[in-house]
Amino acid sequence: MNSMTTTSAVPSGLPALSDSAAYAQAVRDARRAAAAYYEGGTSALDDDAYDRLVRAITVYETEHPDEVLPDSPTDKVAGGAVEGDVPHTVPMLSLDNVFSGEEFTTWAASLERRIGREVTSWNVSPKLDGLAVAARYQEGRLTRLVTRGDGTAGEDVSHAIGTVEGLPDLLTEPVTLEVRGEVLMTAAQFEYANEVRTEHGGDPFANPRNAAAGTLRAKDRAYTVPMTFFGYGLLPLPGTDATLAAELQEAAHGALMDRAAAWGVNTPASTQVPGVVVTTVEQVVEQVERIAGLRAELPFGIDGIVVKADLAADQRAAGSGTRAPRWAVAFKLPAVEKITRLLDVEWNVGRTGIIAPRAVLEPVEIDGSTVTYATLHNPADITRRGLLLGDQVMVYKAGDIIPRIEAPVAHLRTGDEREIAFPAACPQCGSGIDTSEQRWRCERGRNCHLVASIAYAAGRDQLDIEGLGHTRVVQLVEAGLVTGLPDLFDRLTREQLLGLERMGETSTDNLMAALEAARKQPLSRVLCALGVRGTGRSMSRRIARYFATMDGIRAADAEAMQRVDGIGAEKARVIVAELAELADQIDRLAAAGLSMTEPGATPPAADDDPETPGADAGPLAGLKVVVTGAMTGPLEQLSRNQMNELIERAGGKSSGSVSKNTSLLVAGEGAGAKRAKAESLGIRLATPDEFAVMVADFLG
Ligand SMILES: NC(=O)c1ccc[n+]([C@@H]2O[C@H](COP(=O)([O-])OP(=O)(O)OC[C@H]3O[C@@H](n4cnc5c(N)ncnc54)[C@H](O)[C@@H]3O)[C@@H](O)[C@H]2O)c1
Ligand SMILES: [Zn+2]
Repeated sequence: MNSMTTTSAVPSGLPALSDSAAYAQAVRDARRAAAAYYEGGTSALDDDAYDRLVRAITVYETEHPDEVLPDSPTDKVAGGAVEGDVPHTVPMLSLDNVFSGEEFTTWAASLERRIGREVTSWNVSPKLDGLAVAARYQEGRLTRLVTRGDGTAGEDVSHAIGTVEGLPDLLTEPVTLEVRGEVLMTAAQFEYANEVRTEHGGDPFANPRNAAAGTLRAKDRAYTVPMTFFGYGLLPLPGTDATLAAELQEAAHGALMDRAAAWGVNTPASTQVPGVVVTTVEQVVEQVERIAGLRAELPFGIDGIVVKADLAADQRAAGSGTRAPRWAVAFKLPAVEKITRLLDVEWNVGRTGIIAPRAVLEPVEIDGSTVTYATLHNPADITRRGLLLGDQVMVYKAGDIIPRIEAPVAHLRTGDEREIAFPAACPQCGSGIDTSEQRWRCERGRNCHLVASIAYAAGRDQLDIEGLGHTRVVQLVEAGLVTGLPDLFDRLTREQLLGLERMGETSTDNLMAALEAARKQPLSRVLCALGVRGTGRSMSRRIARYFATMDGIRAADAEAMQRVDGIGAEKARVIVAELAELADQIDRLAAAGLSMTEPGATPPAADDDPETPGADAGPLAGLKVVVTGAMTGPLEQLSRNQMNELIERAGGKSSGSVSKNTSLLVAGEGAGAKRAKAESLGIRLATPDEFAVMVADFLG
């Protein structure tokens, strides 16, 4: 993540433009891309490729100043590719870029030289990845919405009033002024938009930015999809009263943002990455790194961090160029979206027999790592997106998330693309495929991938059967000794084990002892070992704690299942169906003496409501706890899963990520981003030792 401040965001591999013909072609390409980009179509270029092209154009123009074409994108807002007919009172400009701490320092020094004094107040805020709009308020009422356009005039998009969250129809005071800011789609809004759009027969949008641009400009759609607004500027309009106008022109940027929020306008202050004011260049760089570190977990896209001279006097002294102000700069982050080629689709059979497609890509570098595969959720997903082999596709990847294909860039097709073949039989075992659900599944279900499901059941976080690793499971399955999980407990004999290769007396006795120990594992782990689709470790724990007994779980219908935190209607249906499918196995496991109760949990009362689950007493009752860093002292030996089990035994809820709902962060050595985030949210922290004291009664 820190490499961000060195060079990773600098577009690499500049294509040098050899002559004026190549230069003219580059200008045409850039204009076409920018027109598509700003008008909500899909550009042929990803941002990296576009930025490289513009840099090459800039280099050529510096070397051949007499050849600069009038429609060159280099000195224009929006690359000169869009127009509008509603004039702006003050131009809406773009921003210059820096790519590293050093570049920023140089930029800051040149700003200070220009204004002849040191800048002592810097405003640092996220660079929201949407599109700029000006929202005009007359006496507190939103009357007009205008895009940035070419910077001098924009397009009227007032039809979108009422569909943009964070941009109220009515401010809390009857003021006349213009609010400027970014309209974007959050990840959830983007998903919803594409769902609705494909339902209405449209192509999916390539990405959230593209979706926001397309949606904002579209008139008379049969459906509305919400977007979100974040304000980053306030200025007077012709009707603004003199006192307010003077205030808007004199106030520091940070103070204006506070006013905007007080009037009811959404600003970054409502997010994990509020704008902050700092005094030195070093502090700016620190803030940039803090925001960059939170990027992958933000519910909306950012493509950089904007740094502004906070004081109005500094801004006035610096002035603006034709394309960008001189008092603000964008600190660009590495692109998280790249266009690359879809080479192949693989079909992998998972533990539960789900046959999932996976895209094989021409390797592409995104956000610091090489991406070769991307998820495709299911066959319907491929059909819906109209993907073809050989397509250029937009791939998204940030932080640790699994890369995904957003959409094909359909107009880059050459005609050589081919249909994606769907499997006719299970690629693992050759059985038929159940295609009745969106996610296809081998007809043999979890028995298709017996080795994987048994090895999973024996794993450390499930039944924790020492000595039953992958190789041994293969051996047992191949010898025909195990055809399902229960065989381990009610069929497999000491003699059979001794008859296997590389199984002496000692390893056999050890394995028998480990199987015996597994019988005492709590219900939550037995449930997890069954590999019920839609449940993993934490969901299994929640179900087991909620119902307390296997009988309770099996008696639950889909409605009862939904009372467990985190289970929606669809998941509940799948879990109930899975449990019915597993009935024989569960009966056999119970008969073989595996534990079918969850220690410390009490069954829910007959008319239990979801807010008051029966068992939640204990020192952590009502607390949401997150663990990060290395555990020490009495907790040293505990895996993360065991820590989560401990938290839940003590009445708390465990979670993997810090949010404003987190009650406590257990921060061990080496705690990084989660600790920083908890501190910035004012969340209570505990060291592993302090935490061990809190839950002492539940240890061991
Ligand atoms: N893929 C393509 O074909 C293509 C084409 C054209 C442009 N682009 C991309 O667009 C970018 C340049 O576009 P641009 O000039 O529209 O924008 P910019 O990236 O230069 O930044 C200026 C914009 O940042 C926005 N912004 C977000 N948060 C802000 C904040 N807190 N304060 C102030 N402004 C804020 C505003 O909308 C402002 O207009 C480049 O990254 C380029 O790669 C891509
Ligand atoms: Zn199969």
